[in-house]
Amino acid sequence: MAIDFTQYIASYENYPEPGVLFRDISPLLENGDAYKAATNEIVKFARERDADMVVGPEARGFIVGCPVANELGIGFSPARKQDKLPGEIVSASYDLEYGQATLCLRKDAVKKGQKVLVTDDLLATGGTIDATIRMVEELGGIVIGTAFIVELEDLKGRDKIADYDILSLVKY
Ligand SMILES: O=P(O)(O)OC[C@H]1O[C@H](OP(=O)(O)OP(=O)(O)O)[C@H](O)[C@@H]1O
Ligand SMILES: Nc1ncnc2[nH]cnc12
Repeated sequence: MAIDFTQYIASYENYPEPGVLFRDISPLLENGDAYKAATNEIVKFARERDADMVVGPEARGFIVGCPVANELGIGFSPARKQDKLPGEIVSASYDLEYGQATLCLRKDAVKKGQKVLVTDDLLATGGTIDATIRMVEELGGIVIGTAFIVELEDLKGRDKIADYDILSLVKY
């Protein structure tokens, strides 16, 4: 029977600042069956699109992307926040629901023509995923889809990445 992932998402009003309703995936991660089921859904989505690489933004994009890449037997490259990655990098800046940030990706992370799945825990305004996609494409990767556990529909992140296939397991 399909799992209702909603029961594993915790909600906190006014966190981390007034006016934000924070959706926390921690309870899902803490439940082995739910985490595995969520991973399986994303693995299926990636398999159908023949992904051969996964990229996810720091920090929660790692939690979603790593088990998927591992299950598929393909690589995962972390898109890290500023000043965390040594060597040659590409970078992209973006606005958040709360704040502004820059992500970086190793120049060698993605090869030209590689089919990349981009993962994160949550799609809000879409700034984070859009910045990650821009870096993958700058390196010549082909983004075959994006996958999230949670999507906050009011924030319209989906519109920002309308050219890409999107999987989200829970919508608010
Ligand atoms: O769609 P957006 O408006 O860009 O928001 C979604 C992003 O915000 C959160 O990350 P955050 O920057 O808080 O970093 P963290 O994962 O390190 O907590 C979340 O994990 C997503 O990456
Ligand atoms: N409302 C929210 N809950 C959890 N993570 C977020 N990242 C951006 N907005 C968020």
